[in-house]
Amino acid sequence: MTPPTERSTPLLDAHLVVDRGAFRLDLPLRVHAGEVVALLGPNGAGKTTALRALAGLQPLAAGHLTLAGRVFDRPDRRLHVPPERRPVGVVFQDYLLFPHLSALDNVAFGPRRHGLSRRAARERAARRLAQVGLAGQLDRRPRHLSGGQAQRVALARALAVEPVLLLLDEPLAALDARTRLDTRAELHRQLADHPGATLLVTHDPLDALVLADRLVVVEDGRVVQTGDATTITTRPRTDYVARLVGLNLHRGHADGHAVRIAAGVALTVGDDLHGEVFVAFPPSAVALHPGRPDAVANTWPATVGGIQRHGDNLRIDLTGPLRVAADLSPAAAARLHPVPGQTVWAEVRPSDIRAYPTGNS
Ligand SMILES: Nc1ncnc2c1ncn2[C@@H]1O[C@H](COP(=O)(O)OP(=O)(O)OP(=O)(O)O)[C@@H](O)[C@H]1O
Repeated sequence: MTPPTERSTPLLDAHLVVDRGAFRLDLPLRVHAGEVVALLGPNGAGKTTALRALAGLQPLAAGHLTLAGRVFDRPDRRLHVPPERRPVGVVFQDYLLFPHLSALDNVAFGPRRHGLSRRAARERAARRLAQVGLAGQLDRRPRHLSGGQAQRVALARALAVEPVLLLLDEPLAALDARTRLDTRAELHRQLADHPGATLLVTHDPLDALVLADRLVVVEDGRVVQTGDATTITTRPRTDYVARLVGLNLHRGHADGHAVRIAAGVALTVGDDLHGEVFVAFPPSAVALHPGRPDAVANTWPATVGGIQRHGDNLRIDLTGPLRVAADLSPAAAARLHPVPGQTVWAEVRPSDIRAYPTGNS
C-alpha cells in the first residue's frame, strides 16, 4: 500500500489501557485504511489483552477507541459498545468455526446477524469463499476441511461483515510448516485487498515481517519499538527484538567511531556518532580465533559457553566482557574445536557493526 501520510486520519485510533490483576496494558495504537499492523511481543506482553479490548470483549480502564471516526470505548464517559455492535471481524487462533454449520453458513452467519436476508447473506458468503479459493467447498462442515481451508473459511467469515477493523490472532499458528507457507502467501494477497484496517497479533516474527506494513513491538504492556520491517530488523532497540531478528545488541557510549561498550571493550564502528548508542551485528560477523589475532580493532577475549547447531553452522554463546552469539561454519569449527569453558578471541569487523542513537525510535 501507499504509506499513509502523518496527517491522514487513522481508521483505528485507540489508546488501550487495561488492567488485569497486577498487569497493565498501556498501548496507543493507530492503523490507517488499508494498512496492516502487526502487534508483536513475547508471552505475556499483552497482545491478547489488546485484541480482546479492540473486539469489545475486555473493558478499558482508561483511554479510548475510535473506529472510522465513531467512538466505541470512552470509559471516562461510561461509553462501551458491546462486541456484536462493533464493525470488527476477528480470526481467532483456533478459528472457532461452528462445527454443525457448512462453510457457507459459517460465513453467512455474520451478514445474517447484520440484517441481510438469508439469500443475500448466502450470496455474499459464497462470493467471499470463492475469493479465498473455496468455491468448491461451500457445503463442507469444518471437520471435513484441512487446517489451511479452515483458516480461509475463518478469514472469509471475518471479512464477510465488511469490517472497518480486521483482527487476526496468531492466524497461522495452528498450521503445519508446509501449509503455513502457502497460507501465509494467500493471506498476504487477501490482506492487500482489504480496504479496512488490519491488526495482526503474533509472536512469529516471520508472519509479522511478511504480512505487515508496520510492526508495533510490545513488552510488559508497553510499546518498546515501532517501525517497518527494515527498521526493526536492522535497528533493534531491545534484547527481545534483537533475538527475534537474530542480531547481537549492546548499548554503549560513542565518541566518533569509537564506542565504549563495557569495561575494557571498545568497538570501532563505521558510523560517526556521539552519545548513547546501540551497536548491532549478526552472529555470522563474529570470527573466533584460538589466540590473539593481529587485527588491532574489535578483538576481545571470551569464553565459550553453550554450543548448538544452527542450520549448517554452530552457534556459540560467548561469555566474558561481552555476551555475544557467534556462528561458526563447519570449516571454522573444525579448525577451532570449540568446547565449553575454552578461552578464545572474538573479532568483528567495523563494517559489520551498525551503530545508532538510543534516543529516538
Ligand atoms: N484472566 C486474567 N487475570 C489476570 N491476569 C491475566 C489474565 N489473563 C492474562 N493475564 C495477565 O495479563 C498479561 C498479558 O497477557 P496476554 O494474554 O494479553 O499476553 P500475550 O502477549 O497475548 O501472551 P501470549 O503470547 O502468551 O498469548 C499477562 O501478564 C498475564 O499474566
